[in-house]
Amino acid sequence: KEKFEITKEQQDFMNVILDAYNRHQIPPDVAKKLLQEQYSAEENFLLLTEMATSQVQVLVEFTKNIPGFLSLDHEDQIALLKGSAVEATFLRSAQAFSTKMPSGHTEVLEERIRKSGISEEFMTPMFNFYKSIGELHMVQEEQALLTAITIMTPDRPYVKDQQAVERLQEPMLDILRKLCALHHPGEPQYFARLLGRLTELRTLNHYHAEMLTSWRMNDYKFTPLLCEIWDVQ
Ligand SMILES: O=C(NC1CCCCC1)[C@H](C1CCCCC1)n1c(-c2ccc(-c3nnn[nH]3)cc2)nc2ccccc21
Repeated sequence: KEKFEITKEQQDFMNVILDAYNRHQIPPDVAKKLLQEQYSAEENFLLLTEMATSQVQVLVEFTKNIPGFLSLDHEDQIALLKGSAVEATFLRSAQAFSTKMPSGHTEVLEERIRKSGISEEFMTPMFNFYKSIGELHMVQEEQALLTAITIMTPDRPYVKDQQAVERLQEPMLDILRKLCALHHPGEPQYFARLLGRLTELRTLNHYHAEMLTSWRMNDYKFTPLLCEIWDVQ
């Protein structure tokens, strides 16, 4: 078999992931809301916590559709969701930022985010990531697979059976490698660049706790689900 040829079972696997990814999309677009007007830090933080809460719920539903996930040890299932939730939020935010918009809208969106209440020091790493994701012009299959691969990362904290997670992540990496060759024939390095984004995503993970508490405002309100997932309050 040609090493780049996608087999029938890989195509079926990809369809399951893509169908789940499309079925579990975020409710109404946050970017549109932000383009309408500049909100206060408190309103923006509320918007973020609402969006992030619904995104976690969407993420759980999507993850349950990844073949093999539900047969993992239950505590490991939780560890994988907890370990990837923040990265999934930034990946989804990057995709929201990179969505094709009428000219000038992306600049307005960037301005709104810069003035949203997040402290300056996190703007550079965050926008560097958003722009590096945007430059990749990922097709939907790649976005769906990259999200599934991020969730199925064996070395998350508290994962007991890392081999079992590796066995689920490897087939997805193989499909992604073939998809990259298929959709980006002129860029042999494309697959490597895509995986490089996952490393950049982990660094945003490290910033996240500080980022959260750096919002210029006084009383922080989180939903119970975010307290669980973000280890806050
Ligand atoms: O709502 C959002 N993102 C949702 C997108 C869909 C999945 C769930 C998260 C936030 C906006 C909230 C309101 C103020 C402006 C930013 N957002 C962010 C963003 C900003 C700061 C943190 C953060 N994390 N910890 N402290 N701050 C996370 C995400 N990046 C975005 C890029 C494009 C569009 C929206 C974007």
